[in-house]
Amino acid sequence: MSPSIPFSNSSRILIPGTKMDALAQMHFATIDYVIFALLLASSMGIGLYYALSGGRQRTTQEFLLADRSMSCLPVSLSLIATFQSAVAIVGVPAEIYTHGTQYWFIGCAYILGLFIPAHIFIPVFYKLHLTSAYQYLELRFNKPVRICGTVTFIFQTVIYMAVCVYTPALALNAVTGFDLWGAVLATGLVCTLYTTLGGLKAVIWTDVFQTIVMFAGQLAVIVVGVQQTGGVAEVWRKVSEGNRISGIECSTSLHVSSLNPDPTVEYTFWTLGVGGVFLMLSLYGVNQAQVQRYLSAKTERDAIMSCYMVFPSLQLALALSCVMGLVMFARYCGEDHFHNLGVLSKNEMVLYFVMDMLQGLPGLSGLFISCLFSAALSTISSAFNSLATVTMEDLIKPHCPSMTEARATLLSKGLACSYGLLCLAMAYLTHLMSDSVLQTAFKIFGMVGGPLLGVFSLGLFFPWANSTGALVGLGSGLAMAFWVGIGSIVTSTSGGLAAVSQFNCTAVQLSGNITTAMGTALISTAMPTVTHSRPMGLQRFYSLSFMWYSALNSFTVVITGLVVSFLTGPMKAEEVTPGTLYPLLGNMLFFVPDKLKQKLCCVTPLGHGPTIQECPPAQHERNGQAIYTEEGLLEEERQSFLLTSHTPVVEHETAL
Ligand SMILES: CC(C)(CO)[C@@H](O)C(=O)NCCC(=O)O
Ligand code: NA
Repeated sequence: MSPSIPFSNSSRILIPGTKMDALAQMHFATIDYVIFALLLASSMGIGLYYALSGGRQRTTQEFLLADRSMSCLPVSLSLIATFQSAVAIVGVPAEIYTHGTQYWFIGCAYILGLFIPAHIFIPVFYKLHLTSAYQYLELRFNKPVRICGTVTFIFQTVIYMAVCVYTPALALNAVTGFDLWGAVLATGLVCTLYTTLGGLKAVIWTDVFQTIVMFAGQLAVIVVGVQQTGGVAEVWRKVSEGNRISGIECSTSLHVSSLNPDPTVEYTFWTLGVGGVFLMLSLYGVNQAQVQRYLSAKTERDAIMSCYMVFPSLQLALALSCVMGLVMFARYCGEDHFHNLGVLSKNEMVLYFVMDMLQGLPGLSGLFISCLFSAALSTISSAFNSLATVTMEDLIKPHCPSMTEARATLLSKGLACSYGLLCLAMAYLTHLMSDSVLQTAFKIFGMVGGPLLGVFSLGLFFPWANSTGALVGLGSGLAMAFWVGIGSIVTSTSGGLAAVSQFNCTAVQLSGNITTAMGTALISTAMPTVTHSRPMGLQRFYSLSFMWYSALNSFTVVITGLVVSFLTGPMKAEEVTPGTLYPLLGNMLFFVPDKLKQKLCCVTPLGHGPTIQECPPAQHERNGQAIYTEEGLLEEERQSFLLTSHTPVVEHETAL
């Protein structure tokens, strides 16, 4: 690796006579390599530290759950790091550049998307003292449901990881010409090493460090970008002239309005703000990587607090990405443009922008590359550790109950390591894909994470659901996901409306010094979508916005699950394991008289001690140990119950 390899890559679209050519001369200076090497070395250092300190990773409790001793600040930074990878850093600004700021509406989904996990999922999981989220499925349903859940999660995580490893490697290759597969290998190996050595403690503390580097890198690019574009006022003038600030009022026609109710439009308030809630729930509510972090918190309060604290950092991350997209727009889509980022793939835009901005500023390109790698490493390490956890807890331990702790820990390390190697192989698949990496990630979350969210919701909220219902439900949710997902790829309608707002920028471009050939090419790609007629029938179904995938697939699971449960005999009250239900229906029917409510939804496990259900006065007599009120257990009763009982308790007071 020589300190200054000229940027070269044959697969890149270079536009002759434009600034893109100049970018091709970009060099990565020694200082940039030093910064990048420091990032990798510090991450390794943290891994080594936790391998050699504390309990030295000799138990699975330490390796997989950080001894359940973490406080809320590191846990919350680690939570945001898990699903904020290089994919978001290069993907979100490109969406803002092409669609305008309406992407910001996803920030609205963060509110319910974090509040619901904090008050519904975390209390239930924490009180059950789980290690793997899929243990819940066995407690609530049976072992086959647990295994199907685990396998689905493994599938989701392995393909997501591939996208995460590949994205920053592509970036490094673009900036320095550093071999793509060399970078993939380096990321995978460093990450595998510190994850295998230091366990969850190392994963969480490297996440903290890497999150800070991630914010620093983005901030640096924005500051330099704003300065070079002529200051904040100038950037603002250009983006508002380019109609990139989409408010509800800004839109002239419903077709491009951010309130357009059409579910096939990629980004509207509804797809992002409402569909996004389900995406967030599948990630922050039931995804093993996150559940494991909640469980590693020392108290339930710390777990809930850490979930709340994700909100400001996630908003900051979103704001930084939005601003970066706007600065990109101001620079390349204003009247004095030199070239059009629109001809690049969405994955490449940010990289060209950064290379252009940071030219002649040694150190900053190193910082930005470190930012991308930080984001990626923190995601991949969480994935390795959570994969090792579920494979160990859900697939291996139940079959080898007599395994010693030392063997189990060694095996977990072996698993973390093998998943690392598997992900390198999977990265190759991403290489073959041409879609925007951000959309790919969202599709994975929706297609595989959505059905998982459905199974957990079915179990938590519906006492009648039985294990047959859960299995058939999960199966049909996945079938629905792949039907729509593959349908959208085959008919490739998803994203068809993207060019509508990009057309603004393209139109400006055409009046500039762009070659006629390219202008024609742009018109021919932009025009058909503008006059695009609404897809009909199945075609319309396939063009559903990928932001709705989580909602669609989780509802499919819940509805099929309930229908099948009622057909095969709904679960009896006494059969449901205490502590695995959340009285959502009872809370929602607060206006219904108790008698009726009992008829409607009180198939609840009353004989099993205080698993708090919304159930009615009848229980006062049935269970002498505890007194139920509309608000749940009386406080004294609760205290005395907690002292005497070993069954987990779901508190009514955590209701929405
Ligand atoms: C998942 C959200 C919306 C919230 O964490 C965001 O971080 C994101 O857009 N992630 C994209 C996937 C990724 O960065 O890998
Ligand atoms: Na990350």
